[in-house]
Amino acid sequence: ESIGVIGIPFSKGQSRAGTEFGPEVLRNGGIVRKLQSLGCHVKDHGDVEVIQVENDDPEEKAKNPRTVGQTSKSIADKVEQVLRSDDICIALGGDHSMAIGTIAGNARVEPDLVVLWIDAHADINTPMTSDSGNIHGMPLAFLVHELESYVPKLSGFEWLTPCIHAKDIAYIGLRDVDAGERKIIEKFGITAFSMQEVDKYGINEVVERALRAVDPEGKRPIHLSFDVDAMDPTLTPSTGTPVIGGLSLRETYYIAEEVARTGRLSMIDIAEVNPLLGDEKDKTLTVDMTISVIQRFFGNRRGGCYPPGYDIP
Ligand SMILES: N[C@@H](CCCCC(O)O)C(=O)O
Ligand SMILES: [Mn+2]
Ligand SMILES: [Mn+2]
Ligand SMILES: [Mn+2]
Repeated sequence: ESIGVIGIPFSKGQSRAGTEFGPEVLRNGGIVRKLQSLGCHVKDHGDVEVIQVENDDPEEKAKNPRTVGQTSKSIADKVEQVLRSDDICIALGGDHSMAIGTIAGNARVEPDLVVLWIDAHADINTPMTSDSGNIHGMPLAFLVHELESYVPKLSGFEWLTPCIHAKDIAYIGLRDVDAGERKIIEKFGITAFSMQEVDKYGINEVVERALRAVDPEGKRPIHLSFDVDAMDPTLTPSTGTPVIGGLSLRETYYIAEEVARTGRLSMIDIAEVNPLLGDEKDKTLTVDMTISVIQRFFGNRRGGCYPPGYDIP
């Protein structure tokens, strides 16, 4: 399959500078070359156009709404364009508000998609349930049909209509969920495996249940939105909202290997890498761990792999 890589150098969904350098450090870490060495056909489509709106005052407590909303439209247009030519898109972020645009864009090409949200956080606050006003804590709220009447139409979001249903989402890795988010998860029956369920059932059972919950017939395209803070902060320290007690490297590899095995991966978001946080060692570790996880989505199984058509001489 062909892979189209885009960069989303964006940070205005939250308040800590640095996620705008995520694409740069992941590219410098060799992500394109490493996927090509797996036998993948990879094209780097460059960065999306980030729109910076002046005097972007908060609306309903949501910060930078016009900048986030208009950039999200730019993201959606770019993702749609890439997915019309490539089989899979990898979006290198950028803060997690990027998912507003990536899911909206993917849904234009794959309307039947399901979303696996790998994150310490639920990222489904409405502007009213959010304590921070940071839109990186709200992306799913703008996308879910069932929340349409609970989410005001913010300036910059005129272009967006909800494109997924609550039953199409499955969370893995939750360990820092706000009250409003927990109520939404229960009210609309969103499939959610927190770290408690990961400990209770084991990652293999969690992944199997998550996939079965959103796609029992095993035929729908998968949009995987990976927030690097899903992993334990000892593995990915350079991120804006770290939470201890996260996924191990092996658990994260397992998720990636199982999603790869479905053969139905449509898009991956890589969110919340912030190279300005922590020291040089932290940054390098975060980039290396993230890239090693990405490779597991593309056939680099721990049991070994070889290029298509390879045989021993
Ligand atoms: N739930 C918090 C933290 C959100 C963290 C966002 C990250 O997961 O993308 C908030 O709404 O501010
Ligand atoms: Mn998170
Ligand atoms: Mn609707
Ligand atoms: Mn997130």
